[in-house]
Amino acid sequence: MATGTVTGRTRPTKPKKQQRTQKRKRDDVDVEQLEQAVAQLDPKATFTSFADLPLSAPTTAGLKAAHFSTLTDIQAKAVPLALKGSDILGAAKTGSGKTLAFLVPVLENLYRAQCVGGDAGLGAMIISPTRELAIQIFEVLRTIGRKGHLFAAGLVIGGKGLQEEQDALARMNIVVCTPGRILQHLSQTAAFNVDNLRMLVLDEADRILDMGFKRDVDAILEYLPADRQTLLFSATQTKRVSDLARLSLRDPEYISVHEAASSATPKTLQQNYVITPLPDKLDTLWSFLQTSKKSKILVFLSSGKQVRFVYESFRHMQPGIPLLHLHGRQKQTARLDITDKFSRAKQSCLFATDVVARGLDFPAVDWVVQVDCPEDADTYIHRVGRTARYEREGRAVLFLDPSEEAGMLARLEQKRVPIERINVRAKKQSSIKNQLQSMCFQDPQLKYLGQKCFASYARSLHVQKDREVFKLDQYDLEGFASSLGLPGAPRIKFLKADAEEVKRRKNAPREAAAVAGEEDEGESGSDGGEGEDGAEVAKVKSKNGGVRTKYDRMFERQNQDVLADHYAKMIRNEDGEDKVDINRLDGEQEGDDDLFDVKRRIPAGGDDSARSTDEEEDEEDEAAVTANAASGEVGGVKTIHIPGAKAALLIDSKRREKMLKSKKKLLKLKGKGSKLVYDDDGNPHQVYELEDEETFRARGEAEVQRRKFVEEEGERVRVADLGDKALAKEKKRGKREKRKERERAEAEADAEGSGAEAVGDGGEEDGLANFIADAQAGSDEGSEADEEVAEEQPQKRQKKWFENDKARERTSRAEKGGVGGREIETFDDLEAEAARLFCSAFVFEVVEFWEPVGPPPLTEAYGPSYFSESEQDKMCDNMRRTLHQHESSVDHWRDTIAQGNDGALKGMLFAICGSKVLKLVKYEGR
Ligand SMILES: Nc1ncnc2c1ncn2[C@@H]1O[C@H](COP(=O)(O)OP(=O)(O)OP(=O)(O)O)[C@@H](O)[C@H]1O
Repeated sequence: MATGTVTGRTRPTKPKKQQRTQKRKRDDVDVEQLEQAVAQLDPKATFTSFADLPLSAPTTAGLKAAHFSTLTDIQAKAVPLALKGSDILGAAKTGSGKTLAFLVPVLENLYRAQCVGGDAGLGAMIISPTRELAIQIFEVLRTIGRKGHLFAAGLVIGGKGLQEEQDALARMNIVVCTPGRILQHLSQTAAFNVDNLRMLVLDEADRILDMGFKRDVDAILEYLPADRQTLLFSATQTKRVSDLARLSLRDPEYISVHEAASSATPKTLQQNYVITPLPDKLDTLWSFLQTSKKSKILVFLSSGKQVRFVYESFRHMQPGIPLLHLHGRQKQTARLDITDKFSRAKQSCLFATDVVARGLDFPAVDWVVQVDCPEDADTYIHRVGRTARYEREGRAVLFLDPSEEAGMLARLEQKRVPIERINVRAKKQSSIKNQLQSMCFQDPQLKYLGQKCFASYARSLHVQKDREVFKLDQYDLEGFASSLGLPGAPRIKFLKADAEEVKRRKNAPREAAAVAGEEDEGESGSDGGEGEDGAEVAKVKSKNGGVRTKYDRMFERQNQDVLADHYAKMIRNEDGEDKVDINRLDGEQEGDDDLFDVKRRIPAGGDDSARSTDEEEDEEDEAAVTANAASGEVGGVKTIHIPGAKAALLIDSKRREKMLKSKKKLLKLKGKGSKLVYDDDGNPHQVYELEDEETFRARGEAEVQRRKFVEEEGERVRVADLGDKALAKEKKRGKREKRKERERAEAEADAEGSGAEAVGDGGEEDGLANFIADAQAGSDEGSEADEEVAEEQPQKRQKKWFENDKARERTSRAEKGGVGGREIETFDDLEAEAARLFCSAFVFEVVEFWEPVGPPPLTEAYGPSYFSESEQDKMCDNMRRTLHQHESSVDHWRDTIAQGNDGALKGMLFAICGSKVLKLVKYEGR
């Protein structure tokens, strides 16, 4: 079988073509026999292995090569019926082999119909709700179809160029796809002909048929021929008559192999729950990870924002187990990379949304942890189904807030899910609240993630349908905010949205919101959709499902000067934007620092229709929970309608994206930072940490407090002063002793009559570092010489090795004319003086002066890392050596300096050192 994500069969070479023709002839014979065998097949008979079924040679070979021989229950029941052409609604526990239950009939039925090659057109369409699942199905198809089938099969899930897919689609016989993307092709790709479609398969059918995908699926069905075979599979199957009618099923066979089973979940799965109040959830999760470092763990959270926050914060704390995270707004390549990594990992923890809840077959997952309660029992079943697959063992644990316990347990019981309560061992439980608090304090980005995490969780609670499980007023949201490390619950409001609508939006394409720039946009996650499907559909459909016209685009463009909403919320309202009044969870009116302000520009004649669904959703994520303070209704629903607002936040063109990349524009978008107040120990604090006036007054009279403060501070200063003085005294004494020692040594040397080997102060071996320091001190005393010492011995000058009588004679001249009144008599003097000059503003002149000669640019020359330490030392040595070689011209230099001729000095130094002048300058600047 020729397969490819976007390409169909490659052009066969001649011998291959001949081989294929011969093969087709053989197949014709094979097909006839198979047709007879299938006609005689009793689908209700008992089958145990694939060998019992009338399958083609290529399929049999493919199954064998993949080591599939025994049929699973669902395969034994569904495959024979499907081979005979029945419509099927198949339901079986997670991990029970449903994929092969539809892939084998697809290959076989198309094979018998000889629906192969470009002329045959598309024979089968397999739709999956998520890209990851589509890829997985495609891989299984490839595995079992690779032994001799000639079908051209393709994967169409978006993320690739549309044109590439369009070209390949025209040649495909089997396509595995996601709803949004295939709909886009159905409406846009002229060469994509589905008139010959024989089989339609919906994997995770209940998900595909629910409201989230309703519009897409209905639209797809309109393109497909009514005369086709339809197979629906899921672990939690729909029986809704309305759905069946939508699909125009013909006398469907309902196969539910585990209907009579005592549980809806695999027997090998051990399921438990722990009661952990919302504010303790992350503590419990952390403690759990600490005790399960050697496991492969899949952790479900309710939204992408939850996932990001938990991932980022846990990563900082280094839990000792590799962490991964996956949610629907990540780029496709990242998603694939992560699924691949997690599949291959032996020990790892993947934080994920429901985007991986269904169908994914990660090998050997030890634990499924549901930190956030699933929206319903079906979602629970799919989530836990990621472990204990195909007769392997696995464990699942569900975290429940006390308020969720009764409701959720009742739901699970109805669905025959056996689950037992366990308690967390107190001694194993640790708290990370303080760590999170300090991390959020230090890292505003993490805090921002925390705020979004909070808002998105609150929103996910708000949109839950099942109020017996999710009782909004019973969650400790303030405690939850604090457990995330936030200083208080962010001020947010609910926009009215029913859960199904939210789901629908979830599956809306990401493109429309993508320019907003952040990958973490948008999912609430009680649904598995998360915009996982059909990235390109934005170009085809508008929000209301119709075709998006150029007028829609024009209209959207007119709002492009408005920021993505979460950026907009970080920017204060300065230019007359509308501002929504939002109430605080705790009833206080919001203040200026509220990150969750919703601000919008309202364009003249603005219209809701142009606003992207993702934006709406994000707005709800961030601006969700408005507790009606007046009525005391925590998390109560309040609708705030802002006319025209929906149109305002759309940014969805490349032009806009480019604009946002311009530095100038970005500057405008930058937040203004938050004001910090520093305490006495120099630690920064947020302004809101300051006490308010009432608390201040409660502590007593202001004047009394002031006096007390002054006294306390005075005392502190006095004590600190004593310490400082003692330290200074000690330092001075040390230096004095050093100086005396040096003098003694020199006196001895003089007495011995040598005088030739003494080196300058600081010692040659100390290199130029000392030299410069000496020069900066403006004295040829050692670098240690502090002011006091200098005062004691202001004119003291040591005799240098090249000092001679002639030089001594010049002293008076130098004293008169020397720069700064210092004598310049020796080479060292000169050297020191030159360096001193370099250390002053003069340095900059030199740099400017020589810049045309080709020195490094100023900024670079002054950059701290332009030269390495050793490079600098080497340069300084060179400089020193060069100066010494030119000792003969000391007189000239000294005179030059004495006359204050800076220009000449520059010239001289450059003549000696060339570009090293600049390097010296750089060295000085350090
Ligand atoms: N006949 C078989 N023999 C051996 N292994 C099988 C057989 N059929 C399926 N499997 C294996 O069982 C695992 C689960 O199969 P599959 O992913 O098809 O389950 P599923 O029922 O679709 O699960 P879910 O409901 O989670 O989507 C896979 O690893 C697959 O390779």
